[in-house]
Amino acid sequence: MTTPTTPTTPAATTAPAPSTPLPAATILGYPRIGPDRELKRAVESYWKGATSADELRAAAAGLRRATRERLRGLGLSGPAAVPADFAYYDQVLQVTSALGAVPARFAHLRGGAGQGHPGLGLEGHFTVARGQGDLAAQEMTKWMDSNYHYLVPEIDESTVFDYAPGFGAIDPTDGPAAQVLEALAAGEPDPRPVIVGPVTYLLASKPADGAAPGFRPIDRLDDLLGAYGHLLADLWAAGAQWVQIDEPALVADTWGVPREEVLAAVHRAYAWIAAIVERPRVLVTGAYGSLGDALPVLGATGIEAVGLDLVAGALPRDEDLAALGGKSVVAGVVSGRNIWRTDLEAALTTLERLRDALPQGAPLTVATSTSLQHVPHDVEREARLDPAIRSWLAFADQKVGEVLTLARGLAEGRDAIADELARDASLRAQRAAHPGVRRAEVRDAVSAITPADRARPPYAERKPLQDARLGLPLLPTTTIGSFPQTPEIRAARAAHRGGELDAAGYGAQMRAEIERVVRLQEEIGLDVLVHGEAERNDMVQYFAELLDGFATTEHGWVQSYGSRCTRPSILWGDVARPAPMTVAWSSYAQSLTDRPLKGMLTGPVTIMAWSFVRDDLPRAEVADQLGLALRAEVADLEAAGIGVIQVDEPAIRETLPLRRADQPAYLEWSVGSFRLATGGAASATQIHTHLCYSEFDVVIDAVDHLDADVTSIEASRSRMDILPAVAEHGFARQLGPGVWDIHSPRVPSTEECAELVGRAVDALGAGSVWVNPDCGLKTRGYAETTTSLRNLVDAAARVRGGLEG
Ligand code: MET
Ligand SMILES: [Zn+2]
Repeated sequence: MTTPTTPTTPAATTAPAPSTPLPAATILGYPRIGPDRELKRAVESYWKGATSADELRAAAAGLRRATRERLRGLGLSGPAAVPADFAYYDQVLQVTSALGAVPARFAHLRGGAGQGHPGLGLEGHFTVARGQGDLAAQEMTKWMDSNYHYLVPEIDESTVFDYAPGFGAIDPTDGPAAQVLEALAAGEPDPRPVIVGPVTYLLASKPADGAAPGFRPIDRLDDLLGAYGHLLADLWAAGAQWVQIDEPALVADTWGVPREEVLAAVHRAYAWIAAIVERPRVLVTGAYGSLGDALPVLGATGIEAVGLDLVAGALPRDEDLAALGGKSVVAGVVSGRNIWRTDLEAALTTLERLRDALPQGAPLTVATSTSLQHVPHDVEREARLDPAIRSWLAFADQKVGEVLTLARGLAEGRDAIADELARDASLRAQRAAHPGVRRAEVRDAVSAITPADRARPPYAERKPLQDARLGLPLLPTTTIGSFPQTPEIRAARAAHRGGELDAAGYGAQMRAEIERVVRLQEEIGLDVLVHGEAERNDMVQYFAELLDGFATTEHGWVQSYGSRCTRPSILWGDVARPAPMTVAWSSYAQSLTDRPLKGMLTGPVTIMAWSFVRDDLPRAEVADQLGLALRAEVADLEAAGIGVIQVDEPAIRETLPLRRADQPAYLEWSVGSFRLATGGAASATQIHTHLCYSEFDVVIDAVDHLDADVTSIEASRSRMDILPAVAEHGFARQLGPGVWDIHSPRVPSTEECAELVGRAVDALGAGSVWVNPDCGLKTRGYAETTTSLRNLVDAAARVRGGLEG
């Protein structure tokens, strides 16, 4: 382990010269992707080689200009009101790239931006994000409990943290300091750069492959601070009066570093940063929850402002607020996570309570709880949305308006915003009274749920019945559900949606596709077949479109990772299933084959995690409504003769609360809703579930409690590392650890698959193991799919032969 060295930037004890205060209203960040996904198009066209780096830079500069103008136009004014938070790909990669902090396999990319510059340059930046040949991309993982994925830094004892002042780091034109210069040159009086903070950066990192056992990224804090010091000095030199340093990691206690050490790191980092002479004033934000005991630690340092998430987090204790002294407080009362109008009355009350608890005259800024990167741009564009529903919503631009309204109300009193308060109250009342929001039959059905509805007979009773019915071999083979989505399928769906292809024509085309997929699986020799999910645009939206209580948008895109965007559905009302959703496709597929055909559903927790969920009903209750709708679908599938049904829950882990204390209650209702969906299935019906990650040890108990007969998980990249832990836990039912990494176009050989199957058999016993890919195949092509599945089936046969012979 390295001994931390003392940070190298000259530090002094004087705070920066007095400068401008924070404005009365701001936002912590704005969507970067563009109202029409302009950034996605520009970046992807550059990747394809269709446009040059200069064209990409020009497109990015255009987006930044449009954002600044939009935010000013909406009324954000005063110094430091407009954030400069652009990133081509990801805000964490932004830091990695600026500091050249790449793992050894990418070391050659350092200096790619020009002579003497440690940063990566544009090309290197994307290489780290996307990989190149045998050089694997940095791993992605969910940012806090959101649906946004960041690129996980890989840190070891020798990771370089370097920052050359005078450059914008990624590239002379795009780094944080360059964004400041650009904004100033464009007439923006006081741009506020936004960067991920050093403590969060390290907590969100993982040890690089070559790190010594026991090495922890947080142990490199002092070295990292040195580089941040240079970065802050550069921002100052560029003319930034304020910098926003995001430290969301402080709201979670699940990082595997003891909390005392996290707090010590916070103190060390911000006492040190505060002591830098030439730096902008520092706003440290703690979004996605409460800062809790980190707040007094920040309060005791010389930083100038703290940002509180008062939507996901609670108001801090009075004594912690009093102890902030004269620091500015940025109060996040408008949610950056959901798309509902803010309850202005409630938010104003929170703001007033906060003001009362702060020292007299302490500056208070009204803000969003997080960056608005999690919400779409502008609800006004949703012309096809039911106007009633639209009136309840606020996307990013509307949220800017809410922040401004609240700031005015706080400064001038309630009367000054009486009209807005009245309008909000009236919309709120209309929403509550809307017939779809509260449906008596749905509420009654949820109240009538009994514990017995969530329980199937014991597995020991179910297993022989399923074995007898299905007659599967040892090590049965299957897939996770989707087959490649070909251009023809997408074109048919688009034509159907656009009205050029009628329902009959569309149905015929989908059935032809299903038949092709079934025949292919038979020919390859898989044991449990699927229909291939050709008709599904998306595993959540498909159900959202067929269930009551959901709305979908036309332009509601949000960045998921890099250039990838999703368009979450809006779950606004009580959920009901007007008609079967999957039965026709599944039973058609089953009619084509004698082999068992697996019906495919998406589970309640995943539907919620990948939608914008109503804020007027506890999530547990929403989950049960979904559970009941899916339960009816399960019953209809069974009635249609489907004997194997998979209910996917890949998101059960990503919405796990950030604080340990909140996790048991979440797991209770999330698992409960899955069991409600599946609890009515006959003993002879085999219930599968699927989770997309291998490190499911944190939720292994919960997964066990799902009580599925078969669980498939991702395991190929980790080479089945998880299995000993699974075996030790005593996971009692069948498991399908993936043997093919479907995230890459690489075809696994029979030997490779067989070795992984062998490991699984060693760990779990042959009777418990299924052989399947890591996840669905919709993003793969047919060539690699066919070969890989053949190899997978051969591997199962080989291991089976070895066991039987
Ligand atoms: C993200 S998990 C995907 C599961 C789905 N059944 C599929 O195969 O695509
Ligand atoms: Zn998956």
